[in-house]
Amino acid sequence: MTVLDDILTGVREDLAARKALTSLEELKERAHRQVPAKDAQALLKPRDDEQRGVKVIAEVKRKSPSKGALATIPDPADLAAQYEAGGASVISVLTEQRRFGGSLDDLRAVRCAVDVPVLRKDFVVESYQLWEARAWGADVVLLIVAALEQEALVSLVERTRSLGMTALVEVHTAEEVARALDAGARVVGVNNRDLKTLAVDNGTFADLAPLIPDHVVKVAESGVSGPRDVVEFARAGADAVLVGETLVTGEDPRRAVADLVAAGAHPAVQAVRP
Ligand SMILES: O=C(O)c1ccccc1NCC(=O)[C@H](O)[C@H](O)COP(=O)(O)O
Repeated sequence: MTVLDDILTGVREDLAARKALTSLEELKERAHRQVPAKDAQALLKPRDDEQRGVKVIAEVKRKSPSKGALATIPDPADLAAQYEAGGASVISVLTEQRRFGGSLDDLRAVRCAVDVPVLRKDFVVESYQLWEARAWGADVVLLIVAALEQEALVSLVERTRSLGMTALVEVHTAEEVARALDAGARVVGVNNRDLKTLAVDNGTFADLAPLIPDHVVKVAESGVSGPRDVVEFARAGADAVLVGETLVTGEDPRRAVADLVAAGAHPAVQAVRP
């Protein structure tokens, strides 16, 4: 059994417990009471050249299967506000509880604290979780190709869109890129971390980015340890980077985000971006 399989087993059990507590009808009512989702796709790939710098998606991440405990984060809203003040374009909130220590309450707290779009980062296997995401205020949801059959992926991309949210469709191989594009993904995240082995190889983004058409937003996920990595991913064609561990383990999250944003916006970096 791979790490991803193990995570998905726990996710399905927890999902069954939540479904027993809250009906889909109730969730739908809550989702319809939310203000409309913000357009993250336009923010991550603006048409205006002056705003072309690589965008930063900053993650609220307490622990992980690869590293164990990272940070206690007693106040995720405060952390998210610091990320936003540093220039983050989107805040990612891990809501999976068992392996990442997150929750939907974290998502709601962050949603209330920032103006930028908020990503529900979880292991989505059913549309119920998309309704949950919208009901708790998410603007973006992660869909991991490796966790889904193609039919389910297509239907979840469509449902995400019909709820006004953006799907960040995550891939790790050339075959998964083809599946993501086939499912109509407009924002594709290349995870440099292999979710089956947890090995991180930053060359993965550079290998797969040429397979993703220009009109699709390209996000480099995992493996950013500082501004140099942002420059490398920018050169390989990234529109955005998704960063967790480096930000939650550093001393000054606002400053750390600002440094990454500055690296991605530097004129020398812009000049060599594809
Ligand atoms: O982070 C893990 O160990 C992990 C293990 C299994 C599935 C997913 C995992 N992480 C989710 C992510 O994709 C990262 O949180 C995200 O890309 C940020 O990565 P990093 O900057 O390396 O914390």
